[in-house]
Amino acid sequence: MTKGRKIIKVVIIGEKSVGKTSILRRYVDKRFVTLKPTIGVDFVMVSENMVTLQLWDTSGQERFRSLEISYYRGADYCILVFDVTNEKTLYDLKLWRDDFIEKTEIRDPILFPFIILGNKIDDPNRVVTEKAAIQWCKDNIGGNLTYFDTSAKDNINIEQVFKHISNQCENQPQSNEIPPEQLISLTEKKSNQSSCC
Ligand SMILES: Nc1nc2c(ncn2[C@@H]2O[C@H](COP(=O)(O)OP(=O)(O)OP(=O)(O)O)[C@@H](O)[C@H]2O)c(=O)[nH]1
Repeated sequence: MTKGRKIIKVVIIGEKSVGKTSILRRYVDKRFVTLKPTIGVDFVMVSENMVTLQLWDTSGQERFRSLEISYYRGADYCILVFDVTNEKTLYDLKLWRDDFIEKTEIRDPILFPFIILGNKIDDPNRVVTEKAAIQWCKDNIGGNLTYFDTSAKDNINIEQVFKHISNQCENQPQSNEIPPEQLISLTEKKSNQSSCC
């Protein structure tokens, strides 16, 4: 029975090797495997209650950047991933976000839901703390953001990211309501706030 089921397009972007494909594979296949770099674009469909998530994975490598317009088009959510062991991958998120907004021609970027993932928190070489990442995102990205620390390797917060998206989409009927500006981390999060669909 598919009546009432919403299909939500989610794109996952960020620098190469930050763990985008590993996060998706962890969520979809429930395992962590060694992966080859993504070639171009790939997508999977996953059902979460009354929502079907269409998850689009892309390569962080420069030579595939021209594919992005069709990949981004019609996105309901954008997941921006960085690697907590590599500060530059956090700073590059601003470029990824600006590029996404430009290519999708989003009318009001402040309202568009971005989810930031600080991945590889299992790695002892972590250099970006959760607090620092949230502050940097507040100062440099702003708008409708949610932050999660994640590890695809140790399966930390991966399921929660996608549950967060599907819960928001289930709980909110399609509307033009203006959501409150926000930036919340998983640990700070107290209730469903955010916008979508
Ligand atoms: N320690 C640790 N390593 C990870 C984690 N997630 C991914 N990796 C490793 O990081 C490397 C890159 O992972 P990918 O998932 O291929 O990264 P990607 O962002 O999809 O890379 P591109 O396809 O090149 O854009 C691999 O060696 C993974 O095993 C994690 O949570 N912890």
